[in-house]
Amino acid sequence: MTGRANMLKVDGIQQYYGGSHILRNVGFEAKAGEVTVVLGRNGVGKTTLLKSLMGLVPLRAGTIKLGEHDLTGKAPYERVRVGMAYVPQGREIFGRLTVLDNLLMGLASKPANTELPAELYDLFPVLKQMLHRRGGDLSGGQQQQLAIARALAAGPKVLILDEPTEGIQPSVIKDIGRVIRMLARRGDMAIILVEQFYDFAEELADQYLAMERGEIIARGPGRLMEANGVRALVSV
Ligand SMILES: Nc1ncnc2c1ncn2[C@@H]1O[C@H](COP(=O)(O)OP(=O)(O)OP(=O)(O)O)[C@@H](O)[C@H]1O
Repeated sequence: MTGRANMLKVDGIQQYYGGSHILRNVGFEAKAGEVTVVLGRNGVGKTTLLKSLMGLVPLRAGTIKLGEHDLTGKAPYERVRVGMAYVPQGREIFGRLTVLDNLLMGLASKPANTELPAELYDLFPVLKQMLHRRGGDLSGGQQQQLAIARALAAGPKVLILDEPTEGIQPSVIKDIGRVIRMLARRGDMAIILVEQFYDFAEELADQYLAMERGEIIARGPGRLMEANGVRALVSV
C-alpha cells in the first residue's frame, strides 16, 4: 500500500522557456524504496525537470501525480504539504540563519508544535555539533548535508536532489551516498537524483533515465547502466 501511495507518476511533460522547447514529452514513474537517477550532459533539461516536479516553473502540458494526489498545476507549497521535498542545486540554505533555524524552515508546512525528527542528527551527526552556527559559516559539504536534512525534516514521500555531489569533498560524498541508500532501503520514500558524477549515480541507481535535448532517450534498471552504455551517453 505505502509503495503505491508514495509513487510519483509523471506523464507527457512539455516545458518551454519562451520559444525554446526544453522538455519534450517526459514521462516516468519513481517508486517508493527506489532511487531514480536522472543523467545527462549540461543543459539537457534536468534541473528544469525537477523544477517542473516542484511547480517552480509552469507546465505547458502533462501531468504529475503523487499516489492519489494530482499535483498538476498545484503551487509548490501544496506539493510540499502532500510530501514532496526538494534539495536544489547549489543547496540554497539560509546563510544568515543558524543551522537549527534552517532545519526548522523544513517544518514550515507542518503544524506549529511539530518537532524535528531526532533521526536527522543520526543521519548527519555533524549538524548536531553546529546547531547554533550560521549556515553560511559551514563548509560546502556541511551545507549540502544541512540542505538534505532540511528537506527530510517534514518526513517527505518524495525526495528530489539536484547534483548533491557538486563541489563536495569525497568523504562527504560517501556520507551522502550512505544516507541516500539507507533512506531508499526503508521502502517508504521515492528518491529522484539528478547527478553528473556517473560513478556515484550508478552506485545508487535502482532506475536510470538518460536525457538528451529535453527528452528521455534511454531508461532501465540501475544494474544495467554500465552494460547499456549510459556512461558514454553522459560523458563530456
Ligand atoms: N530561466 C531560464 N530561461 C531561459 N532558458 C533557460 C532558463 N533556465 C534554463 N534555461 C535553458 O534551458 C535548458 C535546460 O536547462 P537546465 O538547467 O534544465 O539543464 P540541466 O540539464 O539541469 O543542466 P545543468 O547540468 O547545467 O544544470 C538550457 O539550454 C538552459 O540554457
